[in-house]
Amino acid sequence: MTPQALTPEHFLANADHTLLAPPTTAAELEAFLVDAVALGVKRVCVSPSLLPVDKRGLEIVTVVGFPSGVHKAEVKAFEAAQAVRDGADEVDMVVNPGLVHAGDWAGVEAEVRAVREASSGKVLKVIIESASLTDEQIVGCCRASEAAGADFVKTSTGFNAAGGASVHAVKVMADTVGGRLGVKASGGIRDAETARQLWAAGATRFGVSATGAIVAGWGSTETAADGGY
Ligand SMILES: O=C[C@H](O)COP(=O)(O)O
Repeated sequence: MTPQALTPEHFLANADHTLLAPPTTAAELEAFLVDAVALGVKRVCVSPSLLPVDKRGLEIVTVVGFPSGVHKAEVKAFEAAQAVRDGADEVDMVVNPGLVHAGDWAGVEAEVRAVREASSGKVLKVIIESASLTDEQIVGCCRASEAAGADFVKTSTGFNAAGGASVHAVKVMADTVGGRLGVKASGGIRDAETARQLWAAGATRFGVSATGAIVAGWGSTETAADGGY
């Protein structure tokens, strides 16, 4: 099914406006939240140690096992439970790359299930770092995430040297689980044309830190390279 054309309003409605820089101060968080309300986004994604926050009508997304994913499943589950206690509405967990590269799909499913159980009733997204994976590994991650009860698969942390979201990876993810799970494109999205291409490829959510600049430049036709890195 061809997606509805992406307008600035759709983009803002489907964006997780993101601030995950490790040195973020309380003052920077406050300025970010003020900006988020002014921009008109519905959701913000911030580091778990910054929670709880004054929500001011926003939904709160946070991250677990971030950014490397090498944490034990029990640690990720604890982080997720704490995030929920701290008011998170959505949890974005990083999958263990060692399990993925070993093709241990039962292991991937088990850790996603552990976080799923710890974040019951909240939206769970699984970050797979698609830029560092083969298509077969992307498919394996998507299937394991679906089997474990995740709501979304998400391309990237935005902190991996391999890069961020690409049209190709989003297509593979959407072809595998689209229509049943959401697909969040994140990492390196810097302009409206890139967002449009990712949306056309099957993205249903964006993770972006450059939200304001993207909306301000919506009329421009310039494209940052596939993946934006
Ligand atoms: O999850 C979202 C990403 O960290 C955002 O990455 P970005 O800063 O490249 O937009």
